[in-house]
Amino acid sequence: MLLKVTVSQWCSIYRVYQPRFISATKMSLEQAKQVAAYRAVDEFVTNNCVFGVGSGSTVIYAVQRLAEKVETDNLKVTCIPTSFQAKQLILKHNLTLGELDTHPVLDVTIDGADEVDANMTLIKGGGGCLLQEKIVASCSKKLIVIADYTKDSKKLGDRYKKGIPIEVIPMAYVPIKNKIVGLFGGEIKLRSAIAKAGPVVTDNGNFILDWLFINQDLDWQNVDTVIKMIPGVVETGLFVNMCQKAYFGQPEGIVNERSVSSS
Ligand SMILES: O=C(CO)[C@H](O)[C@H](O)COP(=O)(O)O
Repeated sequence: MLLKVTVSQWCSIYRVYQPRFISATKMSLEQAKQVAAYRAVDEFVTNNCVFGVGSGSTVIYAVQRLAEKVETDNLKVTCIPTSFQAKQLILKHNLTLGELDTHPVLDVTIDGADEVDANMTLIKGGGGCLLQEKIVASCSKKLIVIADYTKDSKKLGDRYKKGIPIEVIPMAYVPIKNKIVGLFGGEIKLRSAIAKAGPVVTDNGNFILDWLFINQDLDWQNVDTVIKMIPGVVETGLFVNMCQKAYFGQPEGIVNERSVSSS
């Protein structure tokens, strides 16, 4: 028997099932973040370690796991935040808060990323915390990335379509924008705030430019160096040769690992 479904019936089916599909997808994305975060914390947190706490939604799971381990295994861990959000997470979980003044060398930092390419070059700063994240990562013996499967790519720009974040001094954002486009092409947008009129202002009082690059085959180390030479640029969200290992949570709950040597 041929089942005839009219357009309006299809619309009704779509209306009923589409939200369920979206919520299942969201669920598996959150699960993917959680399994990656738990795995990394279990592997890298040790007693008496100095631990860098990254920023973003995946890091929330890492801090939850860290708090559990500190409690159950009676560990002493000093946490160095990479943002206002990270500091609040540390305090909320009653973890020991440290700072770079007293702990200038960290054993490990666990952080999220917006994209990780085949060479383990990262785009970071989707959440606007790239400056402190890069400072803390640069003081860490190891930078470990935790991410869901959507961040795993071959070339930068394959997966993350919002561009490379660049933190800049507000008075210089227009000339910086013109110089970067003149040097490397593409398009640059001043990041706008969502719950405030005007631009996003970072934890450090700066603006964020999102550079929508076109050429995916640039030498990212060179790009990073050249952009940072422009007066008024504070930091870029390109993390080149900084990350040793990445954990990508998969929708079915397993974790894929990639390290510098295996990439
Ligand atoms: O760089 C970051 C914030 O500046 C985050 O680590 C990055 O945006 C990933 O965040 P999420 O875990 O929410 O996907």
